[in-house]
Amino acid sequence: MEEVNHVAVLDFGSQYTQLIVRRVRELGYFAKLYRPEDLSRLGEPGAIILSGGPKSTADADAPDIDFATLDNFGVPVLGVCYGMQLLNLKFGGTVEPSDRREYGPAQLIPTEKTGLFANLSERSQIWMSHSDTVKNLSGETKVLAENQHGTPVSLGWGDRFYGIQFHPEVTHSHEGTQVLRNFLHLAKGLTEFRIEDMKRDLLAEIRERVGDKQVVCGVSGGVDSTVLAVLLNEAGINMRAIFVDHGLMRKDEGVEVRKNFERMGVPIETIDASELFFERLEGVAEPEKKREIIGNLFIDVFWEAVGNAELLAQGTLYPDVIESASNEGSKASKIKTHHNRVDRILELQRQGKVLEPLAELFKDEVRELGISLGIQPDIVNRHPFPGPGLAVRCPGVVDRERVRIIQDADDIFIGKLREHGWYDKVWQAYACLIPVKTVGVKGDERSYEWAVGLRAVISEDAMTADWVELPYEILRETSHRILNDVPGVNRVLYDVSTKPPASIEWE
Ligand SMILES: Nc1ncnc2c1ncn2[C@@H]1O[C@H](COP(=O)(O)OP(=O)(O)OP(=O)(O)O)[C@@H](O)[C@H]1O
Ligand SMILES: O=c1[nH]c(=O)c2[nH+]cn([C@@H]3O[C@H](COP(=O)(O)O)[C@@H](O)[C@H]3O)c2[nH]1
Ligand SMILES: NC(=O)CC[C@H](N)C(=O)O
Ligand SMILES: [Mg+2]
Repeated sequence: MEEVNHVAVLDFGSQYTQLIVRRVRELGYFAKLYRPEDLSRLGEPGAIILSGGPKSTADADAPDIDFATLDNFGVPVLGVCYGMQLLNLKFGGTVEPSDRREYGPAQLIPTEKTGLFANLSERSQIWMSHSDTVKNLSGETKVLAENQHGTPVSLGWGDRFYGIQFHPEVTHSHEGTQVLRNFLHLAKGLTEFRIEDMKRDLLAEIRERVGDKQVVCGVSGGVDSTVLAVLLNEAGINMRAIFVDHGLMRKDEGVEVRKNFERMGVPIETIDASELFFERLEGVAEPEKKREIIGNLFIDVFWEAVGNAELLAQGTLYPDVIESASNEGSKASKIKTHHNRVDRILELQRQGKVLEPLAELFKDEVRELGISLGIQPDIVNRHPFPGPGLAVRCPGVVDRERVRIIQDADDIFIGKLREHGWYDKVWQAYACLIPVKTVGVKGDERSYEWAVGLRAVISEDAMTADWVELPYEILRETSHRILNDVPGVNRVLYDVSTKPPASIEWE
């Protein structure tokens, strides 16, 4: 489908490119990502944004752009970081590579508070992530803003080309969204973004990609795979939705998942594979190894159930992709291999056998899509739960007894959050096992038992997170119940770590 009056974002490889797309959508306009070499396939964009990227413009293999084609679109163009450096070269300026890096906060001081910088403060914080700088500027270049050292951080050429050295798309650039809004106002008649349109496009893409192939869809009862299964169901393709009970789910979760799918009228098959998972995980303590075993076993179980299906559908979202550094040629660092990114899946992906329609979206967008598909809010607003389940909430080796402790403690904690009206105020909460035994006294007798950790965080997109200042009352009641009702535990701790440097899960 040829796009018209959309915002075309050209991806030069930045960590944040997808965030630009997301911010544009948040501002109410339709945005789409393209590779710079696909410049001729942009359709009729209403505005173009050139993203940042890890390369230096001077590198032999630096990505380039055909300026004549770019100019011919006749629409406003915004270069971000690498994008601005590239534009400066195109307008006859120079870019100087440097070993000096500038990461983190700086001050934005607009020269004039009009155009790109309309409605901005005299000074505001912006976020930097670069080492090269624009050096010589050609005669037609206007400096639109400087930082606190008088270095240009925004340039303009004529009335259509703009550059900014900082990243407006990250929340640490405090007025970044306003800069993007201003830029988009320079464009005329941009196509509005509506979740309904996204739904329509996703359905069309799914039907075209799948045809009459057999699809096996992994469903966990979580937000992402539920939205995916409902979407695939609506697309009317040949699908079998399979829920694998690996024994690492929360208390009574299997029953709840089946009930939810019944409510939605989407048939699912449950496979109880817990024996197999516990057997293969026996004695394994290393987190990446655990994830690899679990991710690969999922595939074994799917394949065993349906024979060699032609396509595997997963509810992978963008943070899974970027944290696992799993995109081909990714320069991102690997934090952890999410279970849906183990080697076996990457291999299937290379063979064109993986269907991940949600892989460019963030959680809150998937939730909105879910609502527009008619999924009940209590399902769409469930806290995320990792595919490897309680295995990553039990540092070190995992066995049935440890899982039982986490299930019971988690059930109490989540129950208390619901009782006090806090479940929907936190983004994700859970109990984990801290595999350390400490001494206590129970009924006048010495106890030597495990500790349980409680974690509750708020986050927008799982990329960063803060711990929640829960009322003491909830912590007190939860701890009391766990210490009394969960055998094998004599200590409860509350996790007060932000991400970064901690991650949301313990492994
Ligand atoms: N127990 C499971 N059985 C079958 N497939 C699973 C299971 N757990 C995870 N998956 C697959 O892996 C994908 C990624 O898991 P992930 O936990 O990120 O998403 P989710 O469970 O759908 O949503 P949420 O993030 O809300 O938990 C799922 O969308 C699903 O396709
Ligand atoms: O499907 C998943 N497979 C995984 O292997 C995995 N690891 C973490 N998570 C979830 O991702 C979000 C970010 O988690 P971390 O801060 O722990 O990386 C949080 O919401 C985590 O629950 C996973 N989800
Ligand atoms: N974030 C970026 O786009 C960085 C651009 C270029 N790699 C630099 O270091 O300056
Ligand atoms: Mg999940």
